[in-house]
Amino acid sequence: MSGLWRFVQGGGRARMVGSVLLGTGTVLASVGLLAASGALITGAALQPDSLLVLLPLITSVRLFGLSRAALRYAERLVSHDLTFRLLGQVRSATLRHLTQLAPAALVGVRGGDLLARVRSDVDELQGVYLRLFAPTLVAALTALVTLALVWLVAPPLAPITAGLLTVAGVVLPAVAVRAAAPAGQTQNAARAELGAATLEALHGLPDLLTGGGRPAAEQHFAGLLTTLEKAEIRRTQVTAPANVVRDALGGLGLLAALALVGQGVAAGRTPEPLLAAAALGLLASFEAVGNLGSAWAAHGALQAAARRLGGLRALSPTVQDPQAAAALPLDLTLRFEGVGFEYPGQDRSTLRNLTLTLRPGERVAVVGPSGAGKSTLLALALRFWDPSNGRVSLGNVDLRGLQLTDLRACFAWAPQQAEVFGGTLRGNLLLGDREARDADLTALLTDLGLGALLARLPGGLDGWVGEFGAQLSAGERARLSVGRALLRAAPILLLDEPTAHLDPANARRLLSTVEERACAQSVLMVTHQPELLGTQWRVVQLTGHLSEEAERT
Ligand SMILES: Nc1ncnc2c1ncn2[C@@H]1O[C@H](COP(=O)(O)OP(=O)(O)OP(=O)(O)O)[C@@H](O)[C@H]1O
Repeated sequence: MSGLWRFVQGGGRARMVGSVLLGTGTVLASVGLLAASGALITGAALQPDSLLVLLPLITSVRLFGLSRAALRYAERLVSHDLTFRLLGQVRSATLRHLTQLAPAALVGVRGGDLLARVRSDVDELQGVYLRLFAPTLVAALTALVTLALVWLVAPPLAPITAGLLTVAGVVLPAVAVRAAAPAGQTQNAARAELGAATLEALHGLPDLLTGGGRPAAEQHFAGLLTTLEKAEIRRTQVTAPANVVRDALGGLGLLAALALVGQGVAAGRTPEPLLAAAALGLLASFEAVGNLGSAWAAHGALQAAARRLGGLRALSPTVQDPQAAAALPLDLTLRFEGVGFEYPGQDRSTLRNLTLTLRPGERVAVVGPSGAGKSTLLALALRFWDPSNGRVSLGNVDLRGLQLTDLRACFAWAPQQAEVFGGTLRGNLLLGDREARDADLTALLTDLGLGALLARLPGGLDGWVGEFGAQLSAGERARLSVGRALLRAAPILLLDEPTAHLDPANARRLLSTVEERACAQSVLMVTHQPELLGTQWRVVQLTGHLSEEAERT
């Protein structure tokens, strides 16, 4: 409960009070409308000619009818405004946190699961106020006003009403929470797994269709859908009886009112129109309180969503901004000094006592066996991780002392898995430089050997490259990623195996484009093809733990 309450804080106390008062006003207007209508019908039947009796009742019916609509409208405005504010706050806080976690702290989180947390769990939580807290607060206020009115009109009816309202407003929700919690949690978990499995299946669809994985995947999906269906049925099995009990309690209230107020009418102590007014008014007030049963049946699913989002919030970034950041130095020499590093949970070092210097304007190629830690080296430069020993510095300032945005502005990076976004060629390139003109983009693509792609793609620069660049070859994706990094024109260029998917001619062409276009930049490149490099490159061998100048082959 307290876990959910924090999701409604921050929406503004005035808005919350306003929405609860307006909601209570709406319910009381409904109660008043039904009570006045009952009284009017009775009055009209018993004293059809008495304007003194009928006129105030007719006015009341009109007043309650009109005010109910106006109050409902105002309540919806305020409560939805509050809900969307809360939703916006939760969503932006989650996305802000994700940005701090990416990429290193998110390595162990499944993409689809992440998507489910950001989308469905956050969406689910918009119901915390609207479906849970607002109806509960409105029901509590309505119950108090109902009890006060009942006590005024027919005191003997008050304890019975209090008992019935307690069952409807306390016992019924408590039972619904217990009964529906497992179904809600299962539903939430199955929905998240379905999201994750769908995304992964879409990614690996060709593999699933051609390899033997299809039957297992289909079975997994069928199992998830059955679980979801069963959970939905179980939740309905709770909400349906809760609604029946709500109606039965309302009916009991009505009967009690007829019996007890009826005694007063029979004894001549109570005016006749009050009998129908009390009975119908009581029935209407149960509408608000009785709905809490089905409202609280959603508690389990809401709590599961809150827990999953809390789990994401509990992840800590691998690196933080310093308390007091140093100014970015003018000298941008990148140094690895006695650097050791092991990934969390691993007992072996990926890098040990690594020393390497990249001076401004220098070109350094890092070579070494697969798994030697070459990409890790670039990740340390970008400060996705901090070294376990030694230090990485820019111009003698430890990277840990620099603001992350300042530090990362010094680098342009083309990762090993070229990131190509579902969009156009232009859109992908402009991520490197928003101001770049079409002529520059065309020249760059031509230099990178992508002129044929530009000509082939319908729309040229406006050509759609497919989801994650699916319409491009691996070599084209790699060159597009390098092109974007070149456009960024940051002082230090980090390239991770940019030629891995290229034939020797295209690989040489890419390297000479890098050499020409990045003539004023330092370049640190990971490669398995040192034989393609010209004499301006210094080649460093990463042999497991130690770096050394490599013999040029
Ligand atoms: N996020 C991670 N968590 C745990 N271990 C990791 C992580 N990333 C990489 N590793 C491990 O660290 C080691 C070095 O990985 P890295 O990607 O730096 O190697 P590499 O030299 O670039 O290899 P390749 O030439 O195959 O690309 C590998 O054994 C890898 O399994």
